[in-house]
Amino acid sequence: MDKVRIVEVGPRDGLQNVKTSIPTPTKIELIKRLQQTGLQSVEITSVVSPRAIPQLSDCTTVLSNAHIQRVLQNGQIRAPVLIPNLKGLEIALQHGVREVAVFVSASEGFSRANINCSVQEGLDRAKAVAERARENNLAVRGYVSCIFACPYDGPTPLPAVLDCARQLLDMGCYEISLGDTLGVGVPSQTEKLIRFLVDAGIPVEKLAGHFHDTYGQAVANIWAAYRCGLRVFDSSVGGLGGCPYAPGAKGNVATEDVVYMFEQAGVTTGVDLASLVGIGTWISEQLRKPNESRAGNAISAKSLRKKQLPALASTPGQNRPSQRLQWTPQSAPEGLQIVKSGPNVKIILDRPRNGNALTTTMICGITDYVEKTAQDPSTTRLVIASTGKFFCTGMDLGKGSSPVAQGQATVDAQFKRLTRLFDAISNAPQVTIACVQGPAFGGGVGLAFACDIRIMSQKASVTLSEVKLGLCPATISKQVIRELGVPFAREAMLSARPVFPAEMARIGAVAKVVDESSDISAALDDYLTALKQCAPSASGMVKEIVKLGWQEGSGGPRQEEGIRRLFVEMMASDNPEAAFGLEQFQKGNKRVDWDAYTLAKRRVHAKL
Ligand SMILES: CC(C)(COP(=O)([O-])OP(=O)([O-])OC[C@H]1O[C@@H](n2cnc3c(N)ncnc32)[C@H](O)[C@@H]1OP(=O)([O-])[O-])[C@@H](O)C(=O)NCCC(=O)NCCSC(=O)C[C@@](C)(O)CC(=O)[O-]
Repeated sequence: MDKVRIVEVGPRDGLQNVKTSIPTPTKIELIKRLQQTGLQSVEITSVVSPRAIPQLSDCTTVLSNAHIQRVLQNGQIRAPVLIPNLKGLEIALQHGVREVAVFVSASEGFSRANINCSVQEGLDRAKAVAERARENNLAVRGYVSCIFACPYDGPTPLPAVLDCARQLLDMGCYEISLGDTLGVGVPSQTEKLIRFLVDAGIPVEKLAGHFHDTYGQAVANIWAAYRCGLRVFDSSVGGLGGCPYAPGAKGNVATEDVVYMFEQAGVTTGVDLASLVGIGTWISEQLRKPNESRAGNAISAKSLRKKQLPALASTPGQNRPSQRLQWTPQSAPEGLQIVKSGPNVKIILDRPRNGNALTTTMICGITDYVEKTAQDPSTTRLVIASTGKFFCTGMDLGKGSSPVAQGQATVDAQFKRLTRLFDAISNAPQVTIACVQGPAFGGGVGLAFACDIRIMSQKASVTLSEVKLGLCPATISKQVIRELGVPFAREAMLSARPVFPAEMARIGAVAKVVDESSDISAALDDYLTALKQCAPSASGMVKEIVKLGWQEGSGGPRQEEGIRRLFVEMMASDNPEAAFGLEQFQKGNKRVDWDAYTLAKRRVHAKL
């Protein structure tokens, strides 16, 4: 399948043209959210004079922020910073920036208005920045603005664009972004310009498209450019942007519109459109401006209408139940709370002051409960949830309480305890669900991955942080590798980087990602309510059949034998679930409430 790369320019090109003042935390939050959507490139800011662009006067505060520093250091996404001169480059270097963008205009009038110099002087400045950046092993991207027309000089001659593109490539830019700054171009011009550049020797794979949407032509221009061979496009969430020196110019094409168009055409963007639409709505609200994304507005309106409809048959967790589940407290061993709702049990880690780090008592408490419940047919689902900011920060590392470096007997005991814990959850006959409301580390990730299913808040992340502590994710490795797959797990373990829900969603390691503004407990209730339609022993068989798949390998004799055994068991005349399920089907009931069935059976047992 063909794919394109999208360069999100909202935090820089978008915000620099917004009239309202934008608090720095909003900018950082915007970058954080965008980085979790699967975008591979997010332009962070521009190191410019505060007099020239007051909206980006906090650029060094943004770059110094701990989260942005992590983004810059871990190199998971490209995070370019726009640099006008050598002074800006020095600041970028001090902040650990790994990629810069330089810019020139193809027209004299715009160059003078924008950067107060001629086109050639602008190219010379860009060259000085690019050369110094290359000396420091930074990647350099180049922008050419006013590719079709200039507000001062009128139409831009094609050779002027070619000259800029050539010089930018010669100075070491790995890619040239062609900018229709005024948003006046139409697809026929786009095709003509690209053909001209390619015929003149500019490699098409070095070109990117940067289209503004003043005349509503941006998406059409992108499609035309795609048909000519371009595979990289700049865009801005919610269509943020404009240009102070190009009166009337609208913002960049909205990222949501570009993602929608490509994904509908079967071209992969790698971006989670639903998350992006949420960000477009959120940032437009923050800036008190209309959301300029047509696709974003349409998708938001549609999901709003859906929410207002009564609940229909659904995939788990998609509909609001008319009522939240009623959870009744059962017990509260140290550091835990255990609550029950029908056949569902929730084990809540409740040591929020220490990030729910797992003490010996907590490990034993969870293990004992899960092992005991394995024998209880009236409990069909087990949830692991948490209170507080963190889901679970892993093994207790506290002074005096940590089992690390405490002698052989302590090590052996801790090994047994942790192995028993993760095995007990993995082998539970019940459907197990981790409800991950916040970041998880080390053994906390083990808890989440020992479960069959994960529901995660967008605020959550999983970090296999052990190597940073001089440890390794030993006892949790079985579950982590099973759920993430070898290459992904290896990289996550070796980098100790946070893995965010969007990335997990892409590899199918999370069932549902809950928006930060939504209540994850309500989403869990929805999910459990939808699971009512799945028979409990049949779900247990599903778990066994999947286990045979990953444990015994595909097609081996033990897998074959296991499948046969389960088939015979399921088809047997004494399988009460199959008998009941078929009877209900033949009566026309296609929405069997298996929770009611389980609870009725429990009542019968209690009477006997
Ligand atoms: C979570 C952040 C980022 C918050 O970072 P922060 O927001 O800066 O907050 P903080 O560091 O001040 O933490 C808040 C409180 O939680 C405590 N805390 C937090 N974590 C733990 C912990 N594990 N054990 C004991 N206490 C912990 C921490 O000590 C503090 O308590 P206070 O000082 O206020 O009383 C930071 O605290 C941190 O990096 N914690 C360590 C997380 C980590 O790396 N966990 C992995 C543990 S090793 C492990 O699990 C091994 C295992 C099981 O996987 C091996 C195997 O597989 O066999």
